Amino acid sequence: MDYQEILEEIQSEITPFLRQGEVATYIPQLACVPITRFGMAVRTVDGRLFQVGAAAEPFSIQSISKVMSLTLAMTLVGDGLWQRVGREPSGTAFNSLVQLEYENGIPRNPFINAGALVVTDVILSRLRDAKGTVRDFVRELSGNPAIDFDPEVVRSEKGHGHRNAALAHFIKSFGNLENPAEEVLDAYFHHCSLAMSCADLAEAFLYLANGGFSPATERQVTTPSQAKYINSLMLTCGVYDAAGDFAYRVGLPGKSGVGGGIAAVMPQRFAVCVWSPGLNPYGNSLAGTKALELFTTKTGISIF
Ligand SMILES: NC(=O)CC[C@H](N)C(=O)O
Repeated sequence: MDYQEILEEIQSEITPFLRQGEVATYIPQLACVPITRFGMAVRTVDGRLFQVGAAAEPFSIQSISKVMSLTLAMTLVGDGLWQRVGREPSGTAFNSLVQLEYENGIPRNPFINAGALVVTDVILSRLRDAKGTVRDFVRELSGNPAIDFDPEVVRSEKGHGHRNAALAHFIKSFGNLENPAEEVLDAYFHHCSLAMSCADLAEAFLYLANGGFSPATERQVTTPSQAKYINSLMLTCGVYDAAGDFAYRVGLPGKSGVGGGIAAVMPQRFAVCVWSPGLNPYGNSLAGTKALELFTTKTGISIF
């Protein structure tokens, strides 16, 4: 069976799972998306694109943007980044505050909110326009110049972002933010609000399947080692405290967002993105995780 047939099988088998999750409501704008939306796209290293369902429909990428922010921060400051953020799974929710106090404001990893706020601060200190640079970076990586922030989502996050504000100020109190907390939050919310489709994200993530070389940009975005580092971090930290279950079932490094997207990577082979807005209790797409599990099971391809 080729990838297209497999995607079509998954689309028909996924229906019972679509309503089992819950759409994120703590960012009210995300709750407006119908729970039955489903799309999936696979982009291969050898240049093929397969898609099914709403794979061309833009959605809020939310924490998937943490991969792009981390990539930029790694290329800007290299290993210095690890003075300010760790590389261990947190075992706590993506927006948890508990570890920060006894770990002195050093977030466990770059993919929980606390870690992404520090990464955003690193970018802000080094770029004249951090928001615009991240947006231009994803436009370039996906080959889609129409990608933009969703101002409604930014407003919705700002209006309800008390927990993120608490995290930013708490980190600042330990001296681990260089910029004002409000500026870091503004950039962070913008990055989360980027609207992209599964096809955009599968294309954008291809450099991670390809030793750091992005076909859309025809350039080496990261070194092969940096691509390995980012994939390793996605495997251990990309879906928060569901990392063990996700690795067991899917067997690929991946990054989720509360908009219901999950982007995952099979090194040397493909990048895949799935979107279904209903979330499991860990904040990862419930049907999206199932669809990825079906994909690696049906193809027999995973990193394990
Ligand atoms: N897991 C996520 O996608 C979280 C991102 C969301 N913008 C937040 O800060 O809470």
